[in-house]
Amino acid sequence: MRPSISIARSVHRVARRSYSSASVPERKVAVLGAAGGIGQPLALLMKLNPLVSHLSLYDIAGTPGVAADVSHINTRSEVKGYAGEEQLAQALEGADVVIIPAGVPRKPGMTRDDLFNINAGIVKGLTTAIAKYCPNALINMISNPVNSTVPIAAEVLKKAGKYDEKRLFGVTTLDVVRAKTFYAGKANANVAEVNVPVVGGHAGITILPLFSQATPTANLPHDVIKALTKRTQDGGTEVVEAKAGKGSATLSMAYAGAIFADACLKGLNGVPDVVECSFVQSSITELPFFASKVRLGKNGVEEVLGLGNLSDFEQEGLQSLIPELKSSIEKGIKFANQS
Ligand SMILES: NC(=O)c1ccc[n+]([C@@H]2O[C@H](COP(=O)([O-])OP(=O)(O)OC[C@H]3O[C@@H](n4cnc5c(N)ncnc54)[C@H](O)[C@@H]3O)[C@@H](O)[C@H]2O)c1
Ligand SMILES: O=C(O)C[C@H](O)C(=O)O
Repeated sequence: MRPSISIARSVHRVARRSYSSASVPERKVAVLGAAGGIGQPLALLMKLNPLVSHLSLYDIAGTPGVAADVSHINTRSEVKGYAGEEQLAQALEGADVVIIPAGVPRKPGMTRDDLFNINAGIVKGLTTAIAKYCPNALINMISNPVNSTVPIAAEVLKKAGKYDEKRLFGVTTLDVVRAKTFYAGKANANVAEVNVPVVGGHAGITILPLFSQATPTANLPHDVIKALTKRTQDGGTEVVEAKAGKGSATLSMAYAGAIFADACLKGLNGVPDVVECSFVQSSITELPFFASKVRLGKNGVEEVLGLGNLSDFEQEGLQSLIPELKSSIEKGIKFANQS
């Protein structure tokens, strides 16, 4: 995996270069749920990304203010805000990448699956609109439970005759961001140089960090690896509890979402060897969707990479996560087909 972009580096790039359409293609990025806890900082980070020429900010309410605010930043992209369903078509038309952080977040004591009843309907509605107005866009699904919302989106797109498995991504980058941070702390490594693949899904034990493949290598004892694994799996809950009823991760998620969208844009623009972990249609396990390293290209997923060698502990983790992930995927598929 390539090292993550830093915000500071992006800002400097913007300041240093001028972007003619000849050197950097026009790219429209739409953020759905742009007035929310994730949406606002994500809008800011996408405004700082020089690969974006048009930034479309959509929410059911509140987006004119967010768009006016972000639009004053002197970077490349033109910003437009859209509020309410009647403006969704305009928000989506011509989008190359659609990022979806629309939906309710957890409160302490809830699982991500407890969000299903509300968020499944939101994701279904938004994906139906994507199928109609920008069927070729790469979809970056952030809304939870990702293990179910991605299969819902796939079914909606299939029903509309617009499904392309290369263009649908569950964003699991925050798990990678956390695994890198926690590992660097224990391995006494420079966090900017750390890489850790995280596979499986995005909830509890379905999040499987592969510390045996972490670089730089550190030969950490098993009890440390076990604790790092648990902390990565519980990272979302750690934030939910610390926020004590005021939502879940927003700032770190916006950072992670910006990294993943940047990788998608680079892939679309033909940059070689762009690899990130993501929850995608997959045949590397018995499950139809699975998070693993994915090579991104001009059409989205270029290659779903295999799991590599797993330690016995990781192999056990893989076996344990399969039933829960399977049932979350099936729940999403069932919802999309019965409602
Ligand atoms: N994938 C991940 O790693 C990850 C990480 C953090 C949070 N999340 C999830 O992201 C989602 C959003 O979290 P948040 O903290 O930003 O929540 P939030 O409540 O602060 O913001 C959600 C926004 O979505 C908007 N919204 C609701 N219905 C909509 C619709 N039909 N169309 C457009 N916008 C709509 C709301 O108006 C609100 O502005 C939650 O489901 C949360 O669990 C995922
Ligand atoms: O934990 C949550 O509910 C939000 C998100 O999925 C996270 O991992 O932070």
